[in-house]
Amino acid sequence: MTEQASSATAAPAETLGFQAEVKQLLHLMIHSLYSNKEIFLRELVSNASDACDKLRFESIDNPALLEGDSELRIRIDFDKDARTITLSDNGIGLSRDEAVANLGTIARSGTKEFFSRLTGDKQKDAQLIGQFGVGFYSSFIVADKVTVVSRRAGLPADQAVRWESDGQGEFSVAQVEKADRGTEVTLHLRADEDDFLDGWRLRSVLRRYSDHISLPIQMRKEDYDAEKSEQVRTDEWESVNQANALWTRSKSDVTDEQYREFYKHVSHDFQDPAAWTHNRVEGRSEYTQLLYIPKQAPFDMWDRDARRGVKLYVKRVFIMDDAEQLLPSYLRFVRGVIDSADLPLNVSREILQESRDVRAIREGSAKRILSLLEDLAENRQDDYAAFWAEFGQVLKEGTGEDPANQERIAKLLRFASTSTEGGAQTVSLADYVSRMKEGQDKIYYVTADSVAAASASPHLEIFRKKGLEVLLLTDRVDEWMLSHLREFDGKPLSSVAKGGLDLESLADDEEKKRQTEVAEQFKPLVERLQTALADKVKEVRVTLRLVDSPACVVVGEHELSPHLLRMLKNAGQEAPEVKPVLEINPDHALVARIRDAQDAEFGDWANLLLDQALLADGAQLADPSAFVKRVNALLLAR
Ligand SMILES: Nc1ncnc2c1ncn2[C@@H]1O[C@H](COP(=O)(O)OP(=O)(O)OP(=O)(O)O)[C@@H](O)[C@H]1O
Repeated sequence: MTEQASSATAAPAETLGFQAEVKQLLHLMIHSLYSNKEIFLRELVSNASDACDKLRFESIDNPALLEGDSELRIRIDFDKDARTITLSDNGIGLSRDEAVANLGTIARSGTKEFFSRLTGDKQKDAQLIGQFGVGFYSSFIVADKVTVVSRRAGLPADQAVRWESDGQGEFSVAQVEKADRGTEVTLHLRADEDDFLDGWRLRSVLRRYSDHISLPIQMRKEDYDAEKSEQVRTDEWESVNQANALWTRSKSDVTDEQYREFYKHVSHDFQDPAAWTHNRVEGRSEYTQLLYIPKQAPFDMWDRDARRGVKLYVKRVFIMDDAEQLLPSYLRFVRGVIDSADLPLNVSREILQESRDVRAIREGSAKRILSLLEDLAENRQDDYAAFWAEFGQVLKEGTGEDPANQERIAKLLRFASTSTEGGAQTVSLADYVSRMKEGQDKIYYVTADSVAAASASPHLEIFRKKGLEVLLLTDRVDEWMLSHLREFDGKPLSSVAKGGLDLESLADDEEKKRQTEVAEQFKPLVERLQTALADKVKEVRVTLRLVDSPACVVVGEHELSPHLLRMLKNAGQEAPEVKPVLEINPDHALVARIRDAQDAEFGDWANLLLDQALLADGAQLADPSAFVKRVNALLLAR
């Protein structure tokens, strides 16, 4: 090796324990990822490449960090006798404290969620671990001891650190000397891993997993020694990869396999991406984008502190991870790289927020992703369905966040409806419109906490009877979406639970006549109910929208829906009191029974009717025990 890691310790080694989660992760990984063990190389190369990117970035402000050595590279070598593989980089390196913090703990959002989802089933857990990301710890799949010697750029040679662990429960750290900055990771292979001690094998793994890395990955050149009749390593280093940034290559020079591996590098995801888009944009603003849609949502997608955004490069120099300003928030699941030719190298997160170039990139990227999704929706419907299941709720936020693209986003939405089985979200608004009945001019929906509650809503009865489709909206984001998305294709979206339900255009003359008749006929009952429930309802009226239920509650066209009010209350927010309108079904036997009720019983009947309408609407009663008492009294009175 060229790096000389001296073992002369300036201070005695200190032994520290891994954080409990690390121990658990290590154990799981060794047992679950064994069949995929060569990935350790990809993870270590990925870390080394990140470390070089960080150094290059920090050296923009502080060129002294380069210590006269600006040719950043990653080297891999092995020692057959010692049975070790060593991977070294001349990147940013680690200080002692960084080594302790980064190689002894997992400090990432989503960790709790990850551990709670483990099942004990090896295959499922392996997938989860892959999704969570294993990074450095994957070394222990093939090694029973790992030694890291590292010196942070800028620190003196005697302030390097040696970190060592057998991956059981503890690690040691000691201060050592290291002439060159950067990190050297040595894996002491487990007993049966000798096949990695082979130049050909290592090269083939590196080509498969790490060809997209933009720095040279070097191994020692091998020559054929005729005397020994075997390949022998020389002291000359040669690159085993193309070593140019993948996104700068032209599309035709990049294979799908390389795109996929690059995705794994930037996203820390183990799985292949669902789709990607790679473009060079020229014009007022010049940049290259390589953006990916993952297959699966990360553990922390709903976490406020989650990593989001893409990697930002400026003229091929890495600037920052997770640049969230480069994409609108409703596309926060997108991963990838944006390389700008216009931004200054010293760009900060604050500048990103203000910059016009960034705005142009954000708009351009949103358009690209929407095109990619449109393409999936049209040409790879199964993949789109899988995308929707993972990210549909996030995409819905776009209806409010990105008014300029609202129409495009609306076309990408998928819903459950009264014509789909089991609440599957498969109906597009265009599908709905194509199935609208003659005379129907609105897109009807119902909101509720669950598909079961939505499809049992009494409001749907008349729609079923008339064969009209209703969208069942049960995601938390739906109410918010509805406050922005008012129409599609010129057809207003209309809640079936709101008053003034205008089914007139669909009613035949007979129905219209009957509506007037029953209103007249039931006037006395309506007035009686109105008096009995004066402080609880806004109004009582007769409706023909019900078939099986005796009554239902509705709210005014412009009032907040009861479902939204409940969500606000549950979230601890102020919610206005909205009195509902009680609508009664003139054809129901219970309504007929109440009509005949004596004054003494009438109050109980009226309240019962209202309470059960509220319950059917998914509400919680203000006084449930009074409801039970009333039911019992009326049952016994018979
Ligand atoms: N070669 C290296 N040079 C400098 N720092 C490193 C190196 N390898 C690892 N690190 C540090 O250790 C941290 C932990 O690495 P690890 O691979 O476990 O996780 P990660 O790369 O942050 O994320 P992931 O687990 O998703 O890959 C890194 O974030 C980095 O700070």
